[in-house]
Amino acid sequence: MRRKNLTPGKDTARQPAKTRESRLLSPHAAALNSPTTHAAALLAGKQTADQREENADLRQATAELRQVTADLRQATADLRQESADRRQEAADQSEDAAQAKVQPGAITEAHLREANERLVVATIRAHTMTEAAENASAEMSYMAQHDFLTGLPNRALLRERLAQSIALGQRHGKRVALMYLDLDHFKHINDSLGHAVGDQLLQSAATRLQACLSRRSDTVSRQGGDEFVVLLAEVEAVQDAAVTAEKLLTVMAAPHLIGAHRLHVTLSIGISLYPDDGQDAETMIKNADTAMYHAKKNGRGTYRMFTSDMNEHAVARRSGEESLHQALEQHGLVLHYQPKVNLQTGAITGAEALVRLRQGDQPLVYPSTFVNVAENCGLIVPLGKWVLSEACRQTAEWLQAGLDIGQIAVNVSAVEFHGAGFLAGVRAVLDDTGLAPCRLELEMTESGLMQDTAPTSEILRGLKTLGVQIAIDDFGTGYSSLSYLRSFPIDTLKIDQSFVKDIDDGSEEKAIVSAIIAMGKSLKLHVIAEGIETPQQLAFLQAHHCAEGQGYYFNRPLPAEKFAALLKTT
Ligand SMILES: Nc1nc2c(ncn2[C@@H]2O[C@@H]3COP(=O)(O)O[C@H]4[C@@H](O)[C@H](n5cnc6c(=O)[nH]c(N)nc65)O[C@@H]4COP(=O)(O)O[C@H]3[C@H]2O)c(=O)[nH]1
Repeated sequence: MRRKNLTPGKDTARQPAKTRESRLLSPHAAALNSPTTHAAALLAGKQTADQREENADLRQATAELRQVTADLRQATADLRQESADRRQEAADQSEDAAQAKVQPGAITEAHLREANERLVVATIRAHTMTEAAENASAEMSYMAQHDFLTGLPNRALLRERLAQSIALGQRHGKRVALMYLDLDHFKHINDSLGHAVGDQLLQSAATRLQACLSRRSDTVSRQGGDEFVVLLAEVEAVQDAAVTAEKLLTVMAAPHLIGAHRLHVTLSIGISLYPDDGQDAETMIKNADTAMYHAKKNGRGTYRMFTSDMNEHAVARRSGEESLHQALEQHGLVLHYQPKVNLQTGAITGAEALVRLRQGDQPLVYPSTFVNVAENCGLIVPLGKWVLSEACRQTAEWLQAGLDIGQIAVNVSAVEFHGAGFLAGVRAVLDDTGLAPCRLELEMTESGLMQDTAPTSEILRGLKTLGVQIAIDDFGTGYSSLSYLRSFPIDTLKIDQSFVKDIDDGSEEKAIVSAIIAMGKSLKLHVIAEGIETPQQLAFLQAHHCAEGQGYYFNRPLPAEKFAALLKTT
């Protein structure tokens, strides 16, 4: 299952006793209002100052109690001894018996009275302390079952309630529905507007979800990050779950007013049903998560009911994630380099670095099968870092060895580009490898750049200030408006290979390709054609003065050593 990383609050502050009590009286409501920090500290097992003080008081009271008990024991022993002495004295000296009886009796009574008073005080204190300890422990156990940020039941409590609902469903022959919810593009909001806004958005989302559910038996829980799970404990028909999902989608879509921000956020929902899609809590959660993944893939802002064929995809996806993890940890990634060629002279002007995954003796795995997976599970960030630093390192090495590779182009996924610290990461790689920034070109797709135009523009300007070149990959396939070409500092347009492929037999494609070349020229942009495979395609591009190209006609992507050998021969 995907996990996302959000930062909880900071350290706790000491709170007045009244606040603590009110939280204990109404833990649920209080948790919604209470500082997340206190809860976080409690959950982390830290003792707050209050608890430490209460525990110290409790220890003090216990010590006093022990002392009083010891005193009482001593007094009783003294009493026994004295009465034995008295009996002895009475037997031995009957004339002194009266005096012997009065003296010890008077001392014992005072002693006992004092001890008794101390015992009462200590008992009252111990009782008070025990109550406080019990309250603290109730609070701790509440915290252990609820989410500190939203006050909703957490993963553990949800699991417990789901298991109960399944048991009841089994007994009464009823359906149970489980909905896995994920806020679309939440990470982006969190990264761009900060964690405080992100936290408030999550609280707002939690409140809306809760308000949507009318039955007491229903549960809304927060799984962590931007993931929520809704449990509908009594569902008559499959359609009921769909109706609720639609209600949740509508309610969430209204703007969230967070400080000065008006935030629009949508949900992706996956639904699994008991007994149709799973007989136990674990399977139901897994299948709802899988269905949610499909909702995301199908455009987000929608819901999907689980179907059994989704499982095959899920297995492939999970094994893809595992392979990627392994590849990243065990040096299983490798770069191939495809030459870029000057179409008039045939000279190599640069190369595009393309990543592959190595799995033992098996054939290399191509990026079309794992880049998507990496984007969805967050591994694209470490993967992209590795690609960038390896490509820059290798290029610097070639240049030092006297091989003029020209420019190296590296693909950047939108997730990486919009992630925190991308610009700083590029700067650090250039510093570490010593590669001159003008040697590096970053390729982004149109749709990736258009995801959020204001931050995009800022990052692009930062890259330009560094001296890095920017290329639009797959140009012509992504975005309908061309106005961004004026506002973004772009250097190169790469004509998508689908247009180049059909040059041979499609007049429309010819028109598109020649139009892109002409537009690039008038905007003073560099134009490269991708996927050149035939002499006819090359001839058309040359006739229309396309400056550069790459494709199987010249070379397939090559391992580093083969690419170096090619450079040496040209
Ligand atoms: N049919 C045909 N194909 C040709 C020809 N010439 C080159 N190609 C292939 O076309 C793709 C060009 O890369 P792309 O458009 O950036 O498309 C890339 C790029 O979007 C992505 N990718 C590759 N490496 C990386 C990477 O390191 N990071 C990221 N984020 N994406 C990458 O995966 C896509 C596919 O990469 P590859 O499988 O290596 O596929 C490469 C290349 O091998 C040709 O003449 N005919």
